[in-house]
Amino acid sequence: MAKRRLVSLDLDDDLQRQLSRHSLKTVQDVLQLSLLDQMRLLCLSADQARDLQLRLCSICAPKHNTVWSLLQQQRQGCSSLSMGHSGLDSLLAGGLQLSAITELAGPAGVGKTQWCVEMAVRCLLTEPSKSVIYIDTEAAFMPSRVVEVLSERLPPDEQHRVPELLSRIMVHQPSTVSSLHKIVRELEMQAAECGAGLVVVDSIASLARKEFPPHQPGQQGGAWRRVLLMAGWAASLKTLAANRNLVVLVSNQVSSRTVACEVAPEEEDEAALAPAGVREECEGGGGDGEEESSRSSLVQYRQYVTPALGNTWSHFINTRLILQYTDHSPIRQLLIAKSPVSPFATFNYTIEASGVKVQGGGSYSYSGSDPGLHMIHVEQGPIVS
Ligand SMILES: Nc1ncnc2c1ncn2[C@@H]1O[C@H](COP(=O)(O)OP(=O)(O)OP(=O)(O)O)[C@@H](O)[C@H]1O
Repeated sequence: MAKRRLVSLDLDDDLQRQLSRHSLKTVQDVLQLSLLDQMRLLCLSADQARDLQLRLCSICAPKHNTVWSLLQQQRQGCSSLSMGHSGLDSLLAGGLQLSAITELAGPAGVGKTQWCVEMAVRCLLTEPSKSVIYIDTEAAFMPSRVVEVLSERLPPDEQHRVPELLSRIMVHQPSTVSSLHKIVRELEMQAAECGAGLVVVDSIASLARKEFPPHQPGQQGGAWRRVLLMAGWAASLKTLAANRNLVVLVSNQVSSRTVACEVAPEEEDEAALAPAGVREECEGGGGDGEEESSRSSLVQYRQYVTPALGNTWSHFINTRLILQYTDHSPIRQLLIAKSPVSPFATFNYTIEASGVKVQGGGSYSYSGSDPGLHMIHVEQGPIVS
C-alpha cells in the first residue's frame, strides 16, 4: 500500500500540483519526509501536514472489514457483478466478485471472448458511472460485436446511448510481454482516472506462453520465468481489484497435461505404445510447467486438457470458471471449478446475437473438486494417449 500512487488519491488540485513538482509519486515518497519537509515542500501548515500524514498512514495500514459489513454489501448486491442468470448468481454470491480475480478457461472458440464482452456490456448497463478497461492480447476484440450485443439489449428508444456506452470501454492491445507488463503496472492509475468497475484481460496466458515456452531449445527455465512473471501480474491485479473495489476477469487458454500411471505387468506392452511426443507437450504438471523426469518403462502416459499456466497460477485466482463444449452443439457448458463461495456446479449456455445466454437451472454437488485437474471436453474429442 505504501507504493500506492498519489495521483490515484482524492487530494486537492493544489496539493497534487506540489507533489508532482517535487516528483513525489507514491505514499511512501511523502511519508519518508519529515513533517517539516512536508510543510516546506508542499506549502502546508503544521495541521495540514499532520492531516496529510494521518491520511497517508491510514492508506498504508492494513484494512479490515467486519463480517456484518461484508454481509450487508452482499445483500445489497454491491459486492458482485451479475452474470445474468439467477441460479449462477446465487451460487456465486451475486456473480463475479468485486476485489477478486475470476478466470474463464477453455479451449479455442468455446466463448471466452464472448463472455468477456458479455460481462463488459453488463458492467456498462448496470453501473452507469463505471467504465471498463479491456486488455486484448490476442487482437480478438471486435467493436462490432459489442455494438451488436448492446443494440440487442437496449430498448428502441435508448439506442442513441450506444456511442456514449462504447466510449466507456478503454481498450489496450499489447502485442508483447513487456507492453502488457507496462499496462498492468499503470492500471491502478488508469482505473482511478476512468472510474473502472471491470478490468478484462483476454487472454492472460497468450503472450507469456508465446515468449516463455516451457521447452524452448537453448533457453532453460522458460516455464519458471513465466511463473514469476504471472505471479507479479496476479499480485498487481489483486491489489488493483482490492484498492479500487472492482472485478478483474481474465481468460486463460488450455494446455495438455501428461499424467504418468503405473501399469500392471500384463499391461506393459500397451504402455510401450505411448507416443514418444506426449511428454513434450506437458505444461502444467505438478511443478508449474516443467515436465516430469523420465520414468521407467512400466509407466503409461495419459494426456489431459486442463487450464494453462500450471498449479501455481491456479492458486492466484479466486474463482475459476471452465468453459467447455458438449456433445449437443450449440450448447456449451460453464463449470464452477473453483470458488470460495460455491460448490462445484455446471450450467449450460449458448452464444447468441444478443450475447451469452445461460440456459436452465444448472446442477451442482458438494463433493468438491481440484481446480488444477479438470479434464476439458474439447470439440475434436479428448486427446488421450
Ligand atoms: N454474433 C454471434 N452470434 C452467435 N454466435 C457467435 C456470434 N459471434 C461469435 N459467436 C460464436 O462465438 C464463438 C467464438 O467465441 P470466442 O471468440 O469467445 O472464443 P474463445 O474461447 O475466445 O476462442 P479463442 O481462445 O480462440 O480466442 C464461435 O463459436 C462463434 O460461433
